[in-house]
Amino acid sequence: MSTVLRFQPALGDWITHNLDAGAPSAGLVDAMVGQGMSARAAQAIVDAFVAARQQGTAPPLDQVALPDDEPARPIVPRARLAPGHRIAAADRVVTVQARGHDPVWAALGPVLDADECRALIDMARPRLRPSTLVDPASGRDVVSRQRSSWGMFFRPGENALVARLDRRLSALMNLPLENGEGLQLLHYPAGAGSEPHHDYLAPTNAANRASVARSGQRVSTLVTYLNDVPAGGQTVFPQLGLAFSPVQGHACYFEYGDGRGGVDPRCLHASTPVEEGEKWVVTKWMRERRFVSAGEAADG
Ligand SMILES: O=C(O)CCC(=O)C(=O)O
Ligand SMILES: [Fe+2]
Repeated sequence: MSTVLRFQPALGDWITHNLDAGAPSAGLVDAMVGQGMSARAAQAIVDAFVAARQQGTAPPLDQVALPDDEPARPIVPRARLAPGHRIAAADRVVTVQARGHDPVWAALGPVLDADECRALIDMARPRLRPSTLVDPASGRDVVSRQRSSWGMFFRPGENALVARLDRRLSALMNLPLENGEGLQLLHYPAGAGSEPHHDYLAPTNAANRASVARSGQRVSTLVTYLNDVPAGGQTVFPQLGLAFSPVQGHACYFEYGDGRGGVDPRCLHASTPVEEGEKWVVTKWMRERRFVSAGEAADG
């Protein structure tokens, strides 16, 4: 049994507009509840719009079916990543090739096209520096002995391509655009890799503690491969028995933060050494709240 739940077409336009802009569905439900709608009705309407996007069908015009007997689905599902085989991510539909639930991970089909991959590499090349790590004791940046790669950061939205990708990846990762750190680009020459590490910030030094105080903990990561690596260069998760192959435009996604400062150490990962060719990746890290860089905080 289900009852028909009617809504104003203008509400549908508002939902479509916000989903296009990369707003997370949970935020839309919250806003509708804030306007006085029941959580169950708001969730059912937003779910119908999200499902239509994933299935490539037209969204409902002014009504959805509200099941009578079943309890409403939880407002915030455990995985941030949307369900289904195909995820609408702003200007692109991304295919889920494989996924796991505990912890949440996914192998995602083309996230970037070949032109976007090449453009990112070209923009990054003159700005690459030896990768640094925050020294756990001093909190200072030190050239890594662990990670024999080269890296650079784009500022959030620093040009049209980066802004478009920031929006796409925020929609895909289902968190607000402002929670995203600037894209990090890494280049691994032949023989380079990275040692097992966690992406969340350990509170072992003042810089990490200050960063977490400003923006909350990191909660999820998307590593997108910018080129095909003929051999080696996989992203491996030793505790999960997982290895992602670097294929141009495809991505490795994983979640480890509960949104309240808690983190899941099982998401330990590494890059195996590049055996043939070279490896280029771009990484998006998401925070619990709006990302405020140390520089922005210092500028007041
Ligand atoms: O290069 C990879 O495969 C992993 C990159 C990574 O772990 C990171 O950027 O934190
Ligand atoms: Fe990492």
